[in-house]
Amino acid sequence: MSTRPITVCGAAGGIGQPLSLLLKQSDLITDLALFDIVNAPGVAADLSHINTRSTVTGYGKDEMDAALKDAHTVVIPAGVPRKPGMTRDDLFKINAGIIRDLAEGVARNCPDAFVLVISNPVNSTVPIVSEVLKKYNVYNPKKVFGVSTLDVVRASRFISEVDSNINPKSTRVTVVGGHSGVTIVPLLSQIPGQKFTEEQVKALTHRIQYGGDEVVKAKAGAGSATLSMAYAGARFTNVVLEASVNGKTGIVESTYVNLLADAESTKAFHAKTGLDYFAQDVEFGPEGVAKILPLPAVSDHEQGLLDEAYTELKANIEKGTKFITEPEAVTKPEVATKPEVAPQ
Ligand SMILES: NC(=O)C1=CN([C@@H]2O[C@H](COP(=O)(O)OP(=O)(O)OC[C@H]3O[C@@H](n4cnc5c(N)ncnc54)[C@H](O)[C@@H]3O)[C@@H](O)[C@H]2O)C=CC1
Ligand SMILES: O=C([O-])CC(=O)C(=O)O
Repeated sequence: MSTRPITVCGAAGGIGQPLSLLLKQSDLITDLALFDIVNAPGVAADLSHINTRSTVTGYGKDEMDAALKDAHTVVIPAGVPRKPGMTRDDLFKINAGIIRDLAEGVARNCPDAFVLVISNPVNSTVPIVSEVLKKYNVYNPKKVFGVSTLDVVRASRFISEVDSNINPKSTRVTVVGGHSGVTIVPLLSQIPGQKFTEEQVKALTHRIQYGGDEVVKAKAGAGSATLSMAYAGARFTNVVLEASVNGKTGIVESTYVNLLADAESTKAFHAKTGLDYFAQDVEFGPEGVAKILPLPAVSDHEQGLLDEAYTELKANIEKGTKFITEPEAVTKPEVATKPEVAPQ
């Protein structure tokens, strides 16, 4: 039986700990490597007593290479979270460098791994990972993902609060665009049989777009979503593993990817929008992205949201890309983005 080592980077953090706990439940994982610059050995010792199949090992701050060696999948919730009043883009200053260094570790130690990026701002951190892997000539766009699953999870839950006939567990909402404010575009028109009023659609869309702010505000300076994110991160990791290890076909989940992962299907969209990355429903296969599903016919309201998302996304993508390709350009504050914090 081949081994399926999974490495969690940032494993001792608010997301990292519950995510590692949930991953410890998986029978598809043989080795769980927990890397963090603080406390990883303690978290690993604790989780290692749980009676499931995987072994758990902790790696400290000077042990990134050992933690990543030959990983099958790398999940990255490393970096700082928001405080009230901050945008996800405000995290770029600190998190961009953390993600670059981790991506270099991936390139050196597990160039063939699936890379699942949770750290914000996802719209920019995914291009950073891609550009680093390109530099090392090991980039496979089918295997690098921005984890936008929390938007999907929130959408399912929030719609069930408006219509009690909806089962939030079995009703999946397609959420496209990116993972911040106006770039999060839930396609509520695609939910079979939905009968939301125009007002409900507007309110639900706003809540899904700014769900992260709800948690940041409620935690009042103690961070952002961790437990719901761990749930979403484990759900997405399981999708990747079910398809790549178990050979399960036909699994569809929304995720933020480079459109080159399925250049043929996305050619027209890329030509129209000029975007290189976009969150969209993806069908998974043994090598990661099997197919990027086409954008469905959307409502006029959704088209308006998409048009707004494209502009913002383009700036976020450019900022992440240039951080690697033209680092001196990104240190200047010229790449302006709209304030993401929900209007009060
Ligand atoms: N994609 C999404 O939907 C979501 C993303 N996030 C993002 O996830 C990230 C982590 O959030 P939390 O877990 O709440 O933060 P946290 O501060 O609780 O944990 C982050 C962990 O990363 C570690 N870390 C920092 N630099 C590192 C490095 N170079 N290598 C390895 N580990 C390192 C820290 O020691 C800490 O344990 C944030 O950027 C946050 O914005 C949060 C919620 C949802
Ligand atoms: O809001 C944040 O900063 C964390 C996040 O990405 C989310 O909860 O969706």
